[in-house]
Amino acid sequence: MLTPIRTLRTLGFRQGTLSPFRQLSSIATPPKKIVIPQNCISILRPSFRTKTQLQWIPVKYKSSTSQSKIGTQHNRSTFNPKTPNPSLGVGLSRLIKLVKPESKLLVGALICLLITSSVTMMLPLIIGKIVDTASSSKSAESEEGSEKKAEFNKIWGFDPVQFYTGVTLVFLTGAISNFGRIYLLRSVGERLVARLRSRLYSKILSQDSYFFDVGPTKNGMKIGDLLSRLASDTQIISRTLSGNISDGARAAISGCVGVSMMCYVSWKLTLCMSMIFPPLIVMSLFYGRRIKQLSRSIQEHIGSMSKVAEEKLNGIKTIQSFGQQRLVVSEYNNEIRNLFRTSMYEGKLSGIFYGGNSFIGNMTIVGLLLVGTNLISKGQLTIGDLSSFMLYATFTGSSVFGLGNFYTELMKGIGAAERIFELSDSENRITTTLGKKVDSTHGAIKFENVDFRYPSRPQTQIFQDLNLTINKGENVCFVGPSGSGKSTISQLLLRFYDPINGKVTFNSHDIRDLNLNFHRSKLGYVPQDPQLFTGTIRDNIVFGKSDYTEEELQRAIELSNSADFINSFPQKLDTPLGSSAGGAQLSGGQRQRVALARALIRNPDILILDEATSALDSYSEKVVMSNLKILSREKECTIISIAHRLSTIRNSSRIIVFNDQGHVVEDGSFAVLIANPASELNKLLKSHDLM
Ligand SMILES: Nc1ncnc2c1ncn2[C@@H]1O[C@H](COP(=O)(O)OP(=O)(O)OP(=O)(O)O)[C@@H](O)[C@H]1O
Repeated sequence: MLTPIRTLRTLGFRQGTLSPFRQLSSIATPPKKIVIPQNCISILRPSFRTKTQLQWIPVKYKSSTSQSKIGTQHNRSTFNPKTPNPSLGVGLSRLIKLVKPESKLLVGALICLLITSSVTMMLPLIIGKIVDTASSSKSAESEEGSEKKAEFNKIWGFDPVQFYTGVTLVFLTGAISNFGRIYLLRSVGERLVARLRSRLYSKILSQDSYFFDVGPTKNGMKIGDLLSRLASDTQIISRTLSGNISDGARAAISGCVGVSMMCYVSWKLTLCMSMIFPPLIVMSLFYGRRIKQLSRSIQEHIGSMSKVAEEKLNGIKTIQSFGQQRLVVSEYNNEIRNLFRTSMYEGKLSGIFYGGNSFIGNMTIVGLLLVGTNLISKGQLTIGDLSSFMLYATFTGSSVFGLGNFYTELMKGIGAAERIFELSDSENRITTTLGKKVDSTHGAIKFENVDFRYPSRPQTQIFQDLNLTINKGENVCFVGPSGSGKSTISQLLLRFYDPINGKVTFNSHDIRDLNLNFHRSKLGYVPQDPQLFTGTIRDNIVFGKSDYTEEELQRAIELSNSADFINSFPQKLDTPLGSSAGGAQLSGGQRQRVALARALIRNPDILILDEATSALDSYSEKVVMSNLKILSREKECTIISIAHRLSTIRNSSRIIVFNDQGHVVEDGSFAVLIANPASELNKLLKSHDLM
């Protein structure tokens, strides 16, 4: 659903169903801006200074003053790339804010965790008491009578039956709390990931063309990368904020209780054990920092891999027709290799960290046993105390390792969150929901002194000082050589881009002041290569018009001359279609007619047809064109076509001819221009062999 994103926007697809990206945008901290020198166009690219560290650096181009102006204009206001290593505190606080709506569930889970941990931490003490009671009652058996023996059998002042019943009840409470902890944490994680994905998707759909063309990465944001952020980064964040926070809290609780209990049992042994903490903390800090960078790098590689896969799978038939499967697989393999190398590096680092940890842990246990047995021989410690201490030491040791693990997982989460924040922080240059909802835009359309260059190619001038008026109800056709800027006219009319200078007005309203969703809902746009979505023919035609009537549907089908081919299918309007990328299961001409019906059902004030009938046979095209003429007369619908074929051009009442510099070189009625052998229209048709 990301590929045909423009189709969605053109059809005024309301994002109302998707809640606005309130939370993520609300937590956006003021982005750090990059100072762009006058002669430098701020196309930003990631650079690998170290193997894993990403850096945004401005790329300098030799450019004229005006170019540098364009560069800064396009990029500065649209993207404010974050530095990849914002301070840990900022990253952490933003990450934690994500889980705020789930704070009640999280608190519930932490209470359950507290109970579970307390129960677990009682175990060593209970074991110690049982061991000491067993050994003291054995010695009492040989020395004292049966009354004394019963007294010795008491554990913590309780009869064995009372004691073991109490222990069972405590363990049962622990088990129930454990269930609560797991269930509540899962709930936190799933809610978080669902909310993040929905908001992120909504944010992506609201992005403008600048986002997809130029940033936040060098080549613009690619769909595969976005998909990986949606699927994988959100999952990592969810895991960090649910399971990992719980593990961290458990480790902290166990660690604190463990150390206190160890001090209570034997402060001398505790002192011995505390010597391992400083090296462990230093190792964890170093490892955590590296893991954060590596995690981000791994996510970047997964993004690139998804990007390559998505792009190539979209063009699978082209690849197969050129027999280039091996080349494409090797390109994908390169991405796999990059990911593999980084993951293996992470594996090596993890191996060293955990191997080192377990070595230190095992040596500590042996050391503690040596010191402990020494203390027993001096009568300063009982066997039960040593058993308890060793169990507490094991718990505490694993808690310290657990804290290290918590830290590294947290770093991974921050790494993934940075990629999500990169999206949430990108400011839209063109917003679709702000601005006036003006009903009276159906009037003359004017391009006033319009200068335009695409943001991804700011060196290439498309229009310079373009002035043009299209009157209400006119049927205008733009013609010109390929690349002269005809389709760019439609991009500006739909406000996918803003002119660099000058303005586009609809009935004297500057397009920049209009609510774009509302404005676009009054336009019908059929692009050169229309996108269809998975669903039935009916779903595709009524897309964006949920309140359609059967009469409107039939009229749209009739106007687009689609009735014959739709009725020839056994399931008629309910015939299932694939997405355009995966194979629409329709011919090119049928696809264009479905797209035309989709535009017409909205009863538009202005219809923009960008070579919308290029795949139709001449008979179908004639029928469609004469239907559109009727529509234009009846409703004063303004029709703006972009065409190469004479059959399409001759159906328009006014022809505007562009040269390859994007200048209007001729403007007049078809009859007058075609009658003049020296006209630019005739020259163009002759030179392109279109007559
Ligand atoms: N998104 C874009 N980013 C950068 N350059 C673009 C973009 N879209 C189009 N261009 C460039 O802008 C110029 C005008 O393109 P446009 O699509 O308006 O031409 P056109 O007259 O409609 O061509 P055709 O008749 O072949 O469809 C071309 O040089 C093209 O390469």
